[in-house]
Amino acid sequence: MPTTLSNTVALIGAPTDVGAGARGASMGPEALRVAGLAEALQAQGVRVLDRGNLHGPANPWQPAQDGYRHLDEVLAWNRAVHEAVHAELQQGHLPVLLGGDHCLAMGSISAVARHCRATGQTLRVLWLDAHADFNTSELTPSGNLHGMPVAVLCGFGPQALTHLGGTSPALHPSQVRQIGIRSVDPGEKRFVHAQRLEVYDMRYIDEMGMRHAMEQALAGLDANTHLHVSFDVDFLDPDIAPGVGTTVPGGPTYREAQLCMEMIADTGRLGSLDIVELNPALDERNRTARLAVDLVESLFGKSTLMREHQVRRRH
Ligand SMILES: NC(=[NH2+])NCCC[C@H](N)C(=O)O
Ligand SMILES: [Mn+2]
Ligand SMILES: [Mn+2]
Repeated sequence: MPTTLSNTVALIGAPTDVGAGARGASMGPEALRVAGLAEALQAQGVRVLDRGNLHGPANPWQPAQDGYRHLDEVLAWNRAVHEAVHAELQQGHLPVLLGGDHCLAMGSISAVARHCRATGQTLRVLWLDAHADFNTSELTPSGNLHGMPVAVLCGFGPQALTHLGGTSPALHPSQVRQIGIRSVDPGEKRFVHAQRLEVYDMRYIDEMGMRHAMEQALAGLDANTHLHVSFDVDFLDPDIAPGVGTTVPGGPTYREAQLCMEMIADTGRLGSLDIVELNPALDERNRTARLAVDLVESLFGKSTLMREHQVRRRH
């Protein structure tokens, strides 16, 4: 039983931190390569094409203007990401975006949405994160665009960004499931509620367990579903994953994160992935990058026993 929609993965590096509040996520792609991402995927029987890194403007490190920091630079990087991700999907490959900060999900997910519209597939997005990333220029406390990608993808934001993949919004809020959330700004909280985002926050995971949360988040997938996973490394508890710019205590443990990845693999519907917000400048001897690689192996089907055996056991 295949674990993913394509057996060929294309690694696309986007070395920038233009959307973040701390410098250093620009070093994420290289840290993931050094931690053995390609080799780990190959060990799962995947063909890996490393496309190298995209190019874009430097981080000007300026204060926010009209509620956004670095809007022009964020737009330039996301245009590059959009085209690169879309080109891989058209070739039947599974794009893995190596961030970079989480603003880059605007480019990658808009490309996936455009591809799904053209092929008639249903898109479901799993947003693994400590944050909802659902701010707008009116709601944001920071102006950092990595706190806004979900809102932009749902059509709330500057037109240049909301129209990256065409004139209609990339996503309807009902296509998104957020997991691991534990930090939402006050105005953002009201907006999450108003748009009825489906959020499995840490309290839900504490009370119901990761297994139940994932069963809910993955409910309704079928043979026509393209599953996109947007993995913000700050999803993980900072005790095990210190190498991120915006740590929030109280995240999923190693075991909970593994189960989350394994249950996604079991669906067999993974079609694209972002690995974002890894910040090597804040890491300890690349341990967070190695943990991310370890989890991505599970996402691509690594398991202790034969997967068929485990799937049967769960039912
Ligand atoms: N992708 C992230 N790490 N996002 C953090 C966002 C933090 C905060 N909510 C903000 O908007 O500034
Ligand atoms: Mn986050
Ligand atoms: Mn995020």
